Amino acid sequence: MTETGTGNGTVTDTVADAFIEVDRVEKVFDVRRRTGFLKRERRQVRAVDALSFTVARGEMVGYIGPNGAGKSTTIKMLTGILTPSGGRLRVAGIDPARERTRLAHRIGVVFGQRTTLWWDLPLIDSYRLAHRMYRIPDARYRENLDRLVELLDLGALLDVPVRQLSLGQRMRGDIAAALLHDPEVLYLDEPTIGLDVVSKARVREFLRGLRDERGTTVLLTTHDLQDIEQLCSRVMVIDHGRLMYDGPLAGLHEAGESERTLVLDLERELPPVDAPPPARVVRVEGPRQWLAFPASASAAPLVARLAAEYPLVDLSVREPDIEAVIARMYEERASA
Ligand SMILES: Nc1ncnc2c1ncn2[C@@H]1O[C@H](COP(=O)(O)OP(=O)(O)OP(=O)(O)O)[C@@H](O)[C@H]1O
Repeated sequence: MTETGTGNGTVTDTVADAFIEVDRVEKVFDVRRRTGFLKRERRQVRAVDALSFTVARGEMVGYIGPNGAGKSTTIKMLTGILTPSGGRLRVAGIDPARERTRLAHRIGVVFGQRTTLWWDLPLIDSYRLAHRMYRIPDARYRENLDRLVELLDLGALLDVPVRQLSLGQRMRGDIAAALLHDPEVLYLDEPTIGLDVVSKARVREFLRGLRDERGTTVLLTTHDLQDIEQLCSRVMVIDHGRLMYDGPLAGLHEAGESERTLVLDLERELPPVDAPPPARVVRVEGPRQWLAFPASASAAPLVARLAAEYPLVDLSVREPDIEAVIARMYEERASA
């Protein structure tokens, strides 16, 4: 998976291409909890447990898992904010915890739920600050700023204080801030959370361009499986700090036998539609019907058949949520 065809494809090439290397990494937090007057209990939380993976240069990988699975802890270790309790970690050959500042020049980070922008200042001021902080050469700064402003449509927003931006505008602003210094790696933590459909599409389109045109290595954490579907050919699932799955999204759906939902709005109330198995009607409410079908299958033939036989007014396809996919994966394993 990490071989991208440099040289003659020897083992050495493969390792050199592993831009992010995580080898049996652990993170244990010491937690102290008050259990009574003057009484405290010490407990250890193993947030990341014997975690190993590599990401090749230019790969865009989805990193998913339920709440508390260890995703943020991993990203914090990859940026050098947290030091691992054990194991080995390298990003671009750098040990993040030891050389955090040197690494900072090569990585960009976007946290969907928090902004790195200056709240009360116009957007452009945060960029000017990044220009100085990262010591970006003037010509490169101008060139990158112009390109990002155009691609992310920020022109009209540069003089607006960040607190006045909508969530989608702020997110685009944050993405630009993370990319001004041309990082080779970008960590994105929930970049589409809370965004409307149009803003989501815009952010995804931009990220696709980043992957295709600039070859930036991206680790993407998200609860939205459509982010993964549209951007990543590979997905890693973490739970309880351990890697549960590493492969294509379709494989994850197969492993979890997950299902998508087709929501049909019919012209009028009708008995449950006759869907070709394994698709089946799971709910009927007035003229609206919900059908479940395997997530690894295309919706197109099912939609075409139903559209030919029934008076459809509207339809939409809903992705399974990550928690459900992972829960099914566990059930499968337990019963195997
Ligand atoms: N600083 C800390 N001190 C103690 N425990 C922590 C700390 N940071 C994280 N944890 C614990 O480690 C585990 C993993 O947390 P982490 O934030 O990495 O999960 P996550 O997958 O990013 O979750 P979410 O999707 O909710 O952001 C959780 O049990 C969490 O409570």
